Amino acid sequence: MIAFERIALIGIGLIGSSLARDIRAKGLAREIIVSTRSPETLRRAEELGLGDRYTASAEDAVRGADLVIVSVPVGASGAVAERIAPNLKPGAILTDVGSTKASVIAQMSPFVPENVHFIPGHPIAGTEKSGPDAGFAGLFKGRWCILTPAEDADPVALDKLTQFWQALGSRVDTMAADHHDKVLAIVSHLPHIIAYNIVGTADDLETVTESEVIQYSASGFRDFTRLAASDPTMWRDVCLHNRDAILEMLARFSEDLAYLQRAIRWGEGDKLFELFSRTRDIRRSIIEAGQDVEAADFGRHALDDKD
Ligand SMILES: NC(=O)C1=CN([C@@H]2O[C@H](COP(=O)(O)OP(=O)(O)OC[C@H]3O[C@@H](n4cnc5c(N)ncnc54)[C@H](O)[C@@H]3O)[C@@H](O)[C@H]2O)C=CC1
Ligand SMILES: O=C(O)C(=O)Cc1ccc(O)cc1
Repeated sequence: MIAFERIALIGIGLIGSSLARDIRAKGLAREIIVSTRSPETLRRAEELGLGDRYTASAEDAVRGADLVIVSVPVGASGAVAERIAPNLKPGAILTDVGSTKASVIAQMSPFVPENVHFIPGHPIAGTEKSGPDAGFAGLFKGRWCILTPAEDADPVALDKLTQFWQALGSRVDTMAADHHDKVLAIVSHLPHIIAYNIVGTADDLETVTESEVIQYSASGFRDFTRLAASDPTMWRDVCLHNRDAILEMLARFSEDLAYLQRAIRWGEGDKLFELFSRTRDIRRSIIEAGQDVEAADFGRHALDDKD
């Protein structure tokens, strides 16, 4: 099914290259144009055969494209929009995949011509890896993609973009950008910040050697190290560009941590037990809702063992 004649991918890291692989595998475009800033990444994308044409010039890449997908760190969205805006085709759909939405909209919107349909997006799918080698076909299958269109967005363009993500196997939801940023602050941004923090704390401990951290990190800590291995540029940008929602959630988190700290100090086992039971139920409902494919398998075994 050819959905678009020409798709331009600006940024060809984990997300851009996964899109390229899926678009190719599913035949969603007659032509894929790949553009990225760094010459080495562009060369690697070509070696991997991710597109039909390659250019270091984002402004050249978008010429004549019916769909333009910007997959760069959120802090670079405005600069990319400024460069590509003059060459966007009238009637084209412009979208992105950034982990924060209000800031991306604020950065890109001023440059988007009136005759281009700008519909921001965010696939809730990824890994801790980055770069074109890290991407893979099927990344978006069974995952949510959140679109945050303006209230007056063109329904036909919105429908076309929805169908595009559905063709990649995603479930699509739409919501206001501010709401997206609050939800993602708690379910994605805070977990990464907590992971960066705990791994940093372990690294700073004078009484625990680095080799002990490596040797004994078989369980809980290991899960945090995966998240804490995520791309520093990407996560610096997420923190700086979803500042208010993250700070609000961090304040709530700190209050709840103080409650936990107090319960431990005063030996209030009932409070600890109540919280740990409530959180276990949340994990079970996530698995039952089929939200976590790999963890669901693992979780089912883990729960079977216990029950
Ligand atoms: N990594 C993940 O799991 C997920 C990431 N995202 C979002 O997708 C976007 C891309 O992330 P990844 O593909 O993981 O990153 P990546 O680091 O794998 O790739 C980033 C791409 O952007 C290009 N780039 C970097 N700085 C640039 C700049 N200043 N100007 C122009 N191009 C630049 C790089 O050359 C590369 O092609 C980010 O906005 C991120 O928030 C969304 C969902 C999941
Ligand atoms: O690797 C993980 O566990 C992730 O959480 C991936 C991820 C990172 C950023 C996003 O905006 C969406 C998904």
